[in-house]
Amino acid sequence: MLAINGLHSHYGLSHVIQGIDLSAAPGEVIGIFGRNGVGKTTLLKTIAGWVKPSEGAITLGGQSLNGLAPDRICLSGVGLVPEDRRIFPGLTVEENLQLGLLQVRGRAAKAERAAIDQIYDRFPRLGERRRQLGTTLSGGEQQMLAMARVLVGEPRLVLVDEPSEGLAPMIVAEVFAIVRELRERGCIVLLVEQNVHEALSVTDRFVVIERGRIVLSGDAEDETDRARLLTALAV
Ligand SMILES: Nc1ncnc2c1ncn2[C@@H]1O[C@H](COP(=O)(O)OP(=O)(O)OP(=O)(O)O)[C@@H](O)[C@H]1O
Repeated sequence: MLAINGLHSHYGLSHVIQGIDLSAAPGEVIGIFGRNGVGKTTLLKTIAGWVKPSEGAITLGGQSLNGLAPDRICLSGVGLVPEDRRIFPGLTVEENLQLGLLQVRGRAAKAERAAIDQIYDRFPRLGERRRQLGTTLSGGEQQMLAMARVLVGEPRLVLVDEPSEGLAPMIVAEVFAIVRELRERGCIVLLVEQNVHEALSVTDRFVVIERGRIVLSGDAEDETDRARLLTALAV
């Protein structure tokens, strides 16, 4: 269970996250929507520890993540797939995956080789390109690598920031298929996505953020809630 209560965070004097409450059960995918600059990325970064919360509580499975360094949060089973993907330059596909595993060493159940081979079974193109520099992959392949680098550590909570940005529809479908698989495995996924219609097909619930606060929340399956969402976003 993920529980976020009264969360605030700042960049210097700029108060970006202004009191967010959000909870999610294992196997739930929550869509996080809102216009540009409302704080969606900052919310994910605050959960992952990249931005320090200034107030509030974040717990995962009863364990407090508040104020922990990003590496400790990662060890607790939280994986962030950032918008810019952050493929490590100068490292091959396999080395990127090894680093993903290194971040959860001590928690990863499987031996390194088995964990990486399992990723290649799921992402054959990454297997074919294992010795290629990660930064030389296509945009879609880099998105897969960014997701695979998190999945290799078997996270309990995955934070995915605008995964479909700039990708062809076929790759977008693949990204959402991975989100569905995570849900089936009982992973919690927080999905920030501009592509609202596509995202709704994989989300259970959604929230809309405005100026760092949740202004609307609803059930992705509920027609009335969906209509409210589309009106709020004017899409
Ligand atoms: N490193 C930073 N330092 C200072 N201000 C920042 C920083 N990163 C983001 N901001 C500001 O914080 C606010 C929220 O940004 P954030 O990226 O979280 O929004 P977002 O909802 O994810 O938007 P987008 O869809 O454009 O990514 C914006 O006003 C942005 O300019």
